Amino acid sequence: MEFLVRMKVAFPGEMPESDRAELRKREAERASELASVGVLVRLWRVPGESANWGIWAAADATALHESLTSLPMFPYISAKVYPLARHPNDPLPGEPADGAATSGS
Ligand SMILES: O=C(O)CC1=CCC(=O)O1
Repeated sequence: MEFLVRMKVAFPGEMPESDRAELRKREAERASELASVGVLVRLWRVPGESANWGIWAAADATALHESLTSLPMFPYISAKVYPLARHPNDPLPGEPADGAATSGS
Protein backbone atom coordinates (compact mmCIF):
# COMPACT_ATOMS: atom_id res chain seq x y z
CA MET A 1 0.00 0.00 0.00
CA GLU A 2 1.28 3.47 -0.86
CA PHE A 3 0.99 6.71 1.06
CA LEU A 4 1.68 10.32 0.18
CA VAL A 5 3.17 11.91 3.30
CA ARG A 6 3.84 15.57 4.01
CA MET A 7 6.22 16.26 6.90
CA LYS A 8 7.12 19.53 8.53
CA VAL A 9 10.11 19.67 10.86
CA ALA A 10 10.23 22.15 13.75
CA PHE A 11 13.15 21.98 16.14
CA PRO A 12 12.85 23.90 19.41
CA GLY A 13 14.48 27.32 19.05
CA GLU A 14 16.89 26.61 21.88
CA MET A 15 18.19 23.31 20.38
CA PRO A 16 21.96 23.62 19.81
CA GLU A 17 23.20 23.38 16.22
CA SER A 18 25.34 20.35 17.18
CA ASP A 19 22.19 18.45 18.29
CA ARG A 20 20.41 19.43 15.06
CA ALA A 21 23.36 18.23 12.98
CA GLU A 22 23.46 14.91 14.86
CA LEU A 23 19.72 14.40 14.34
CA ARG A 24 20.05 15.21 10.61
CA LYS A 25 22.86 12.63 10.32
CA ARG A 26 20.84 9.92 12.11
CA GLU A 27 17.76 10.83 10.05
CA ALA A 28 19.71 10.35 6.81
CA GLU A 29 20.95 6.95 8.01
CA ARG A 30 17.45 5.78 8.97
CA ALA A 31 15.97 7.14 5.72
CA SER A 32 18.58 5.15 3.82
CA GLU A 33 17.63 1.98 5.72
CA LEU A 34 13.93 2.53 5.01
CA ALA A 35 14.71 3.18 1.33
CA SER A 36 16.77 0.01 1.07
CA VAL A 37 13.78 -2.11 2.15
CA GLY A 38 11.36 -0.27 -0.16
CA VAL A 39 9.46 1.66 2.51
CA LEU A 40 10.70 5.16 1.62
CA VAL A 41 10.11 5.25 -2.13
CA ARG A 42 10.65 8.94 -3.04
CA LEU A 43 11.32 12.11 -1.04
CA TRP A 44 11.18 15.74 -2.15
CA ARG A 45 12.12 18.90 -0.25
CA VAL A 46 9.56 21.70 -0.23
CA PRO A 47 11.61 24.67 -1.46
CA GLY A 48 12.22 27.22 1.24
CA GLU A 49 10.68 25.14 4.04
CA SER A 50 11.83 22.56 6.58
CA ALA A 51 9.28 20.28 5.00
CA ASN A 52 9.06 17.39 2.58
CA TRP A 53 6.64 15.36 0.53
CA GLY A 54 7.30 11.65 0.19
CA ILE A 55 5.93 8.45 -1.26
CA TRP A 56 6.02 5.71 1.32
CA ALA A 57 5.06 2.03 0.97
CA ALA A 58 3.89 -0.12 3.85
CA ALA A 59 1.62 -3.10 4.39
CA ASP A 60 -0.94 -0.93 6.17
CA ALA A 61 -1.32 2.26 8.18
CA THR A 62 0.01 0.63 11.34
CA ALA A 63 3.22 -0.45 9.57
CA LEU A 64 3.58 3.04 8.11
CA HIS A 65 3.19 4.53 11.57
CA GLU A 66 5.95 2.25 12.88
CA SER A 67 8.27 3.42 10.11
CA LEU A 68 7.49 7.10 10.65
CA THR A 69 7.97 6.84 14.40
CA SER A 70 11.32 5.12 13.82
CA LEU A 71 12.70 8.35 12.35
CA PRO A 72 15.07 10.04 14.82
CA MET A 73 13.47 13.41 14.05
CA PHE A 74 9.95 12.08 14.64
CA PRO A 75 9.48 14.01 17.94
CA TYR A 76 9.94 17.23 15.95
CA ILE A 77 7.87 16.23 12.91
CA SER A 78 4.24 16.97 12.11
CA ALA A 79 3.09 14.52 9.45
CA LYS A 80 -0.02 14.44 7.31
CA VAL A 81 -0.68 11.09 5.64
CA TYR A 82 -2.78 10.51 2.51
CA PRO A 83 -3.44 6.84 1.64
CA LEU A 84 -3.27 6.31 -2.13
CA ALA A 85 -5.73 4.13 -4.04
CA ARG A 86 -5.18 2.93 -7.58
CA HIS A 87 -6.60 5.03 -10.40
CA PRO A 88 -7.79 3.21 -13.55
CA ASN A 89 -6.12 5.85 -15.75
CA ASP A 90 -2.74 5.70 -14.03
CA PRO A 91 -0.20 5.62 -16.89
CA LEU A 92 2.25 3.58 -14.78
CA PRO A 93 -0.08 1.16 -12.96
CA GLY A 94 2.75 -1.05 -11.69
CA GLU A 95 4.76 1.85 -10.25
CA PRO A 96 6.32 2.68 -7.93
CA ALA A 97 5.80 0.28 -5.06
CA ASP A 98 4.15 -2.93 -6.27
CA GLY A 99 5.94 -5.82 -4.66
CA ALA A 100 7.75 -3.54 -2.20
CA ALA A 101 7.35 -3.07 1.51
CA THR A 102 4.97 -5.78 2.62
CA SER A 103 6.27 -5.33 6.16
CA GLY A 104 6.66 -2.28 8.33
CA SER A 105 10.39 -1.79 8.61
O1 LIG B 1 12.74 16.71 5.73
C1 LIG B 1 13.44 16.36 6.69
O2 LIG B 1 14.55 16.88 6.91
C2 LIG B 1 12.96 15.26 7.58
C3 LIG B 1 13.12 13.94 6.97
C4 LIG B 1 12.22 12.94 6.97
C5 LIG B 1 12.78 11.79 6.28
C6 LIG B 1 14.09 12.30 5.92
O3 LIG B 1 14.98 11.71 5.33
O4 LIG B 1 14.25 13.60 6.33
